[in-house]
Amino acid sequence: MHRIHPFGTLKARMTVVVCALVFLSGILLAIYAVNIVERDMAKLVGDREYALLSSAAVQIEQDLQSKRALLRITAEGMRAAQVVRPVAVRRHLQQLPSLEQQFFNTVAIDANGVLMTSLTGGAAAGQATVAAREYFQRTVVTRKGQLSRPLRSALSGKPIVLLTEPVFNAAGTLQFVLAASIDLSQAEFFRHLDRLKPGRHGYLFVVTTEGIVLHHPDPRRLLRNVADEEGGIVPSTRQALAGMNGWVIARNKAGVNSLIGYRRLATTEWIVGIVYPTAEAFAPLVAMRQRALLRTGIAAAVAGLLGLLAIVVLLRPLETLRRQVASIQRGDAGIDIIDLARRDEVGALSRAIHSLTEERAKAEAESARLASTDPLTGLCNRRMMECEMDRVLKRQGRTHVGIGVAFLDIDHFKQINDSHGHATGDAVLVEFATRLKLAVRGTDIVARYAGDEFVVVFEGLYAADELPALGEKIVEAMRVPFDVIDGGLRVTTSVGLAFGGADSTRESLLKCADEALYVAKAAGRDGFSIDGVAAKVCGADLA
Ligand SMILES: Nc1nc2c(ncn2[C@@H]2O[C@H](COP(=O)(O)OP(=O)(O)OP(=O)(O)O)[C@@H](O)[C@H]2O)c(=O)[nH]1
Repeated sequence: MHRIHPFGTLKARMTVVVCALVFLSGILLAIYAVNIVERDMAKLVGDREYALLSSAAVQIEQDLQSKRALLRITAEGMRAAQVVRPVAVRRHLQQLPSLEQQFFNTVAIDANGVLMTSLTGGAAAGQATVAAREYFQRTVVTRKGQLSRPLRSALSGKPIVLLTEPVFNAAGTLQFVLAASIDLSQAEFFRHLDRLKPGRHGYLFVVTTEGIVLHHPDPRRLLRNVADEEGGIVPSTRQALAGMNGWVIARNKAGVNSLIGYRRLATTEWIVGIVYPTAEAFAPLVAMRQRALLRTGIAAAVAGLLGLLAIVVLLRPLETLRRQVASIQRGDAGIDIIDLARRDEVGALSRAIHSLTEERAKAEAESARLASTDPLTGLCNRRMMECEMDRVLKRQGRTHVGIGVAFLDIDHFKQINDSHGHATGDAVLVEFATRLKLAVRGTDIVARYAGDEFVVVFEGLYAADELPALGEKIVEAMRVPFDVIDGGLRVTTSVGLAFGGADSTRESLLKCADEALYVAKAAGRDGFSIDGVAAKVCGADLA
């Protein structure tokens, strides 16, 4: 029988398939669910950071507004008091401590752009000129307060922006311009931004809409245009400079994947930005994904194990059937051990195997019968007779009783065929066989040996002198005309008889009987002959 490799079994393959499917579907479902949650949570985190950015932007805006307002009120006061001369201007400014609190320095510049006075000293008044500076020119032209582009202070060397406010006389003539500077490296609103920095490596920054960096954790980047820096401008910043407000997930200049947000101030050409590395921003999400996948993996493994158990239990009847069939094949059990009552596929398979086995047994029995039987007369054929005779010889070797053999031939059978046809010949053969069987004991072996020749093996004879009666009976049985043609057909037979004992062989007995038949034929047929005279034993003596 074929040996089945443990991994080649249906059970093993089903287990692998079920486990793989359960595991795969579990993991895929988990990934799908985690992705949806992650997307929503990422949006939450992004929106939260953007809200933070917006509040920071509003705060800067308000701070700048209040600084502008302070400068405007100062200018108004100077106009009302008609403060014009540099000494008076300086004295007036010194009387306003809030200027010092709010600004790094405050200066007055005359209508020609020449420095009139500086609150904190620095370059000598009357010498420095800012006539070429764009913020001065814009103030003069627009006659309104302005916010300068970021620049490096000529007086202090610090990165600053300036708020300006023109002071007019009663006739509306420009007397001078107040310019108050904010030190970008020390500005309070930027310090506030630093306090809002997200995570360990996140930061906030401020650029102008032209791309000049106003505030950044890396002080070397101050006053530089992002477009001029190494690596150029990152796409998200380009979008922000073009007017985009919002957040994206992109790489920052250092190549770190980050949540990057931009918020443009409403009244100032500044953009507040935030960079929050995704590894930190979404750290809880990453942990959640790992936990979800791990737990799904464990759940899928447990489901796979349960699947394995279910398969083992469900396939147990199939395994039982396999064992039953194997033991039937080995001959350890009969076909009846198969359970035919199950009402499932295994039951159907059992019934199919059962009926196949029975059909096969019947077919084998039929072919065995055909192989051992003469199809015309239904008697044993020669082969069967020889087997049976060998068995009888073996048996009688143990019991020490004798065996008789009769060799028969229908007289002039050829003539019957020739005169009445082959079908009549066949009918004669059938009738002859029937009468022969009736003429002997039911336990005797009656066989059609060949053509019109028959053999009878008599088992359990005690002496050769029993043979004449047997021969006589057979010859007598054929004397009544055969009812195979109208008016009946006279059929006779010649019989040669032989007797054997413990040392006789099949060949020797058949040879003796055949020789006796020859004698019977020679004696004129329709009679029997026993090889030699009555008392003579063929082969060996019984004694
Ligand atoms: N109808 C029929 N004839 C058969 C069958 N088998 C053999 N025969 C014929 O039986 C005849 C046997 O003839 P023989 O034994 O040679 O001679 P016989 O005519 O019997 O003459 P004796 O034996 O000398 O009396 C042959 O003609 C065979 O063709 C069979 O199955 N059916």
